[in-house]
Amino acid sequence: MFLSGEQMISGTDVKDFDSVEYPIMEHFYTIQGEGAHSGRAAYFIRTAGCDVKCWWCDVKDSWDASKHPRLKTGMVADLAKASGAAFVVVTGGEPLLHDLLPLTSSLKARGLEVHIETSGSSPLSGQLDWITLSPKRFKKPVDEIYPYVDELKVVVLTKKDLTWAEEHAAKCPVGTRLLLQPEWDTPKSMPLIVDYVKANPQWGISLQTHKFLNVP
Ligand SMILES: C[S@@+](CC[C@H](N)C(=O)[O-])C[C@H]1O[C@@H](n2cnc3c(N)ncnc32)[C@H](O)[C@@H]1O
Ligand SMILES: Nc1nc2[nH]cc(C(=O)O)c2c(=O)[nH]1
Ligand code: SF4
Ligand SMILES: [Mg+2]
Repeated sequence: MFLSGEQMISGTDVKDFDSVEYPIMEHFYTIQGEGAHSGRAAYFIRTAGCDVKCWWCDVKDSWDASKHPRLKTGMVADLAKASGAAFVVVTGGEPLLHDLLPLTSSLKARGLEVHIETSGSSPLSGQLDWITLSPKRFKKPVDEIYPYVDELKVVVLTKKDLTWAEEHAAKCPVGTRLLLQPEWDTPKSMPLIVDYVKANPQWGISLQTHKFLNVP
């Protein structure tokens, strides 16, 4: 759980937050496909813009913020609430490129739980109930994020990613959910992960189940 500053939020602030705009590639109601909350219904908000640029990223269309419309927080938060979802996942792109206080506060004001998917490469902001850190060697996480991590989800292509995963696990709080996720187009990563988890049972496996379910 993370809260920007020592934020005291009044009714007036919430109205102001609702009119703040973000570049948003898409927002949709689906099933959380990855991680500890996999299988639960969730409303996804995908902000646009990413300066990390992993070569294997499965959502490269999100990188250029100028290609996507700027949407008002209040409108998106109303749709998230109306969907009936118990929680919202803020993802991207890299969502922490933006100050997430207005967006997350608008969601919290509607009684929604807020999760984030992030590489941690820019400073934390917003009101966040669940933080999934997926560190990338292309732009490393900022040090300040580690105490707030709930779930560490490392994408694995080769053996060296397992060493990278352990280096990050050592920086996260005791009790952090530790997950290895195969890179979707690298079938060789699967036996590697299976063997590693059997030998190191503090780790678990996260599969991109939405791709098997054929939902967004
Ligand atoms: C598209 S990213 C957006 C959020 C943020 N930029 C990040 O990287 O965490 C969402 C999640 O998908 C993972 N991901 C992206 N491309 C993938 C791929 N080809 N195979 C497996 N996981 C992938 C990321 O590591 C991250 O956990
Ligand atoms: N269904 C579904 N689950 C997801 N979990 C993390 C995703 C992401 O792109 O951040 C994602 C996504 O794109 N779709
Ligand atoms: S940080 Fe996330 S959105 Fe950006 S390129 Fe990497 S996986 Fe894609
Ligand atoms: Mg995705």
